[in-house]
Amino acid sequence: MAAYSVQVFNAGGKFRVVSTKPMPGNQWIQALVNAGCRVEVCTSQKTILSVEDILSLIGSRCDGVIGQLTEEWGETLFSALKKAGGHAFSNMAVGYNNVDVEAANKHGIAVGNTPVTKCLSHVPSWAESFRPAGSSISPLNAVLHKSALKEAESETSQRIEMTVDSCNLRGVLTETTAELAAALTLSAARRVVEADDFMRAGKYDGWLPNLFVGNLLKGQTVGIIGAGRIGSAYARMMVEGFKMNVIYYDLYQSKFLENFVTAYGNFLKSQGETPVTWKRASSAEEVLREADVVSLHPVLDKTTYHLINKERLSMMKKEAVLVNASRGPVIDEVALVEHLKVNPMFRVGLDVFEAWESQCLRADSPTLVMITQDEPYMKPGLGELPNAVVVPHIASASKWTREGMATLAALNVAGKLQGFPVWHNSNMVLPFLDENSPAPKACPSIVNAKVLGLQVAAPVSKM
Ligand SMILES: NC(=O)c1ccc[n+]([C@@H]2O[C@H](COP(=O)([O-])OP(=O)(O)OC[C@H]3O[C@@H](n4cnc5c(N)ncnc54)[C@H](O)[C@@H]3O)[C@@H](O)[C@H]2O)c1
Ligand SMILES: O=C(O)[C@H](O)CO
Repeated sequence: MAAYSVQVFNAGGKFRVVSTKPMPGNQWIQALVNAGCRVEVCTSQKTILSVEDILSLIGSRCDGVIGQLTEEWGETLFSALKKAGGHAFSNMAVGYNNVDVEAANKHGIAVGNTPVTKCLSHVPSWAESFRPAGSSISPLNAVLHKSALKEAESETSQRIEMTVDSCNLRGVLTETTAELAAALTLSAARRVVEADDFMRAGKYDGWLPNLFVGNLLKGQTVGIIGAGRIGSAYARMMVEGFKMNVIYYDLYQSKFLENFVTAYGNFLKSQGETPVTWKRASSAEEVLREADVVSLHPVLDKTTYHLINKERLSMMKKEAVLVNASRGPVIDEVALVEHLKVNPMFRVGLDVFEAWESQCLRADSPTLVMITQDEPYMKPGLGELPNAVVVPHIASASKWTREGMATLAALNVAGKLQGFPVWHNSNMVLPFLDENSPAPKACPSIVNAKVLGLQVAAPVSKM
């Protein structure tokens, strides 16, 4: 096993915590140091660490690890962590398809993730007109049905796509990822990258009526598959920004999204403009047939693996735009390359890429196990196609989000090591990111808390 160089913080700390990568900001290191941890950050230049590399980092004594979505966190690593005395792990990602949670359960190791949400800091001016006369209720809440707020807060709702408290819309969603999906949508629809290449190649010799003609978004239909936190945020951006109509498919109803579009449609109507509309589709196929733009935001599991395949691509409009900022294997990339070749007016924007090797599907698990070596590879031909915009998995790459993810991952591990309970709502994690006041004494987001029987913290903002 290779021995790697590590940077050590708080050498005398009582718990040994390893981070497999340096992460942005300092708040996360401080959080671990404050919790009495000795922090060892792997400084290897190797981008993706193998299981053997990580075994070497865990060594014979390790209390907790912060890992990355590129790593295979399965039986081998969890049993090694357990053997080394560890009981806390956190992915620095909201998606955890690279983690075999059942293996972690078996070894009693808590698995954290980082659903970073950002407070909506402004009320859109259009919402002001909906504030009931004499009421102090926030205008946004006034336009959203109370039932939607209740649903979002409900314990029984397994998929809470917004974070609210009883009187304020607490800001929602994973805006950073949704913004990149919107950027990919625009880049693909308006051929921004092709046009940029053309300029840089010195090919522009004057305006022409047919030069890089693309698609207008306004008034078109945007389709969302997976209308959770990110899917709903993206939908709102496309509705408010481009007056697009929404069709969505999710296993669950998104009342919040529906009410938002209805309210915005009413506002447009009151201004004499054409209202936007929404529709909940009964299948992914319905979305694919009807939408001009389709953006994929589901989790990756057995139900979404190769959700977009040859057959479903053929159902889409010939000039549609397809965006994927979820996980690569949601699309059969070989089928996509063929489709792009045959349909030059069909465009894609991709932040994530499919596995180079075949996936390991475990029959008895609801999750895919070991989806890690999917990037940096692209399927043959994809990189040469002008109708594909490709970026290297940067959807969450804003400073605020990446620093927040690092802090949440650290607090998941630090909280577990200190014996703290888990936070009552993993969608409301902003109190953990406030640099000016101490973080709540809880683990922000532990995905296997229930199975491990971990105690849940009371729903107060500071403890
Ligand atoms: N590209 C990036 O950098 C990046 C960043 C963040 C998240 N992600 C990916 O995006 C995913 C979604 O993140 P989120 O925070 O919005 O999660 P979320 O849990 O809030 O939303 C996922 C939604 O997918 C829905 N879903 C599950 N199975 C489905 C199916 N078969 N068909 C349709 N919908 C289905 C769920 O009901 C849920 O509403 C993550 O799991 C992660 O893989 C990628
Ligand atoms: O799942 C996540 O959080 C992302 O893919 C990281 O950007």
